[in-house]
Amino acid sequence: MKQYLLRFKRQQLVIIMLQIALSALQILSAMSLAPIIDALVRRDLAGIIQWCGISLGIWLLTILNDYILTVYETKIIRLMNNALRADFASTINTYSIAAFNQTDSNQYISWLNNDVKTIEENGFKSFYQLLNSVLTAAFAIGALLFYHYSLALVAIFFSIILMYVPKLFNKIMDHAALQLKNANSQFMSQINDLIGGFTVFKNHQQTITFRQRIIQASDKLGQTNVTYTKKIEAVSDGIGTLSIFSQIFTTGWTAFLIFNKLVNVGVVGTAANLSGLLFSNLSKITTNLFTMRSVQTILNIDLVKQATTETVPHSFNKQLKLHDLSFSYENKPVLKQIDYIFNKNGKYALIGKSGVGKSTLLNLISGQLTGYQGEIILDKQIVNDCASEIEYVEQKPYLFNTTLRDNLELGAHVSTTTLSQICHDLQIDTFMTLDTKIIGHGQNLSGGQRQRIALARALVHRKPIIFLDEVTAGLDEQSAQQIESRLLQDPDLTLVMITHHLTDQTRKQLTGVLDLSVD
Ligand SMILES: Nc1ncnc2c1ncn2[C@@H]1O[C@H](COP(=O)(O)OP(=O)(O)OP(=O)(O)O)[C@@H](O)[C@H]1O
Repeated sequence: MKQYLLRFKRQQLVIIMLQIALSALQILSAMSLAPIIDALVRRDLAGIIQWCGISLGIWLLTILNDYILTVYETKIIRLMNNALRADFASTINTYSIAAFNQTDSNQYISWLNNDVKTIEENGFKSFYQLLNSVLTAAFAIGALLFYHYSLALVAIFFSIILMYVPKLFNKIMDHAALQLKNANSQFMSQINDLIGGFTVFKNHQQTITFRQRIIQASDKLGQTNVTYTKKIEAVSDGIGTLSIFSQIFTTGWTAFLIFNKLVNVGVVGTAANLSGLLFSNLSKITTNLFTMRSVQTILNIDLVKQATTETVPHSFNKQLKLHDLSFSYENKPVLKQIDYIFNKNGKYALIGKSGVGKSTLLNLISGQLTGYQGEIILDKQIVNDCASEIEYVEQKPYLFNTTLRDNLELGAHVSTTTLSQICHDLQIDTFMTLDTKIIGHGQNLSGGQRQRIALARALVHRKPIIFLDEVTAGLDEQSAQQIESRLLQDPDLTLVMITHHLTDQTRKQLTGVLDLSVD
């Protein structure tokens, strides 16, 4: 967490200055009580009015300072949250597609949502509260010293006890925090699964199960929350009790000093206030230290850079060669000793009966699956995969809920003319414009339409090799033929397309056909 605070050093300095001012004002407010009581004892009405005015002025300044500080802290927390999310995104960016797919997507959502919220609440906000508590406690001791050294000594004695006792519970609290984090992430995963399958429940008249499962998931999370709260409250209430005892003792000690005429009568109220401020802030310090520890646990687990195989760009000038390539899912062999060469700018069909492993082969080459035997060779260089050279247009491509233009550009700037031409070639302009917004990730579009949008995306970004998984399957014969011809006539494109319906016209234009059904 420290690294995020330090990234905004100048801003933290401003916060510290505002915190110092706030703590000093809080202590001055407490101290302004003593002269009022002393004036009362002297029956000095003017003195009472004067000190009441000063006290009110200090309070108004305290409130103003608190307002400025809270708003400024929130602004800096926003910057730190951005940095944190950017780091999570960078961690995800280092993953290869296969490594990314190995983890449930809820885990990533949980990083960017739950974890960032927890770090904000238990980390950044706790740190600022801690800062305020430390400063207020230090000023309170200073003020007690101002009245009598023995008051400061009593305060320091109890402070040490109050700071030490909670350390005995560190392990229990760490464990509780981790359990809560896991429960949150499990809850997200369950809810996502249920929401994703809502239509299944609805279609089978099982909406009651949908509701029950949501309640079950909610209750499970609630139970962990109760356990967590029980632990944290037991510790903080224990500390609270100790703090009240310390406060009462300090007040008693002040009464003893007044009795012996060592301090003025007015100090009794102020000392009670100051010790109240001191001990309540000490308990806050320990609670905040606890919560901040849990943040480090999250950061250690999630932001530790995991060893992944990054997508490495290779050169592709001549050929993509598969040598003796075999692959099994668990113990189920799918591909056996495939040998094949795809030449640059060649056009290929990948055929074979359903389930023979066509998608699996393309997933291996494009780096979405790992763990094969044999070799993938790009221009004589053995590579793990060709992820950076390939655009794989899958059967169920992912579309973002934004405009068609944004889905095609993905943040890059491409001229409207180029985009319009590609949309025209792929007949996308027959059902939407560049500014049409896609909703429900394309649920209102047919499978074929979604695939054509993904194909357009591939053409916009011009990767040297395009893999197509039956992109034209959902189209009428004429449109399918037109789109295939457009791709087959592109001289700078290496094309591999899975197809179940290889027409004679298409076959004539191909460089080769890889039939996986043939042993
Ligand atoms: N993730 C997976 N885990 C286990 N087995 C899988 C997995 N994905 C696919 N399979 C199995 O591997 C075999 C090959 O599947 P694949 O999708 O590659 O076939 P395909 O030739 O593309 O089929 P289709 O033409 O029907 O799309 C099938 O028997 C399938 O059941």
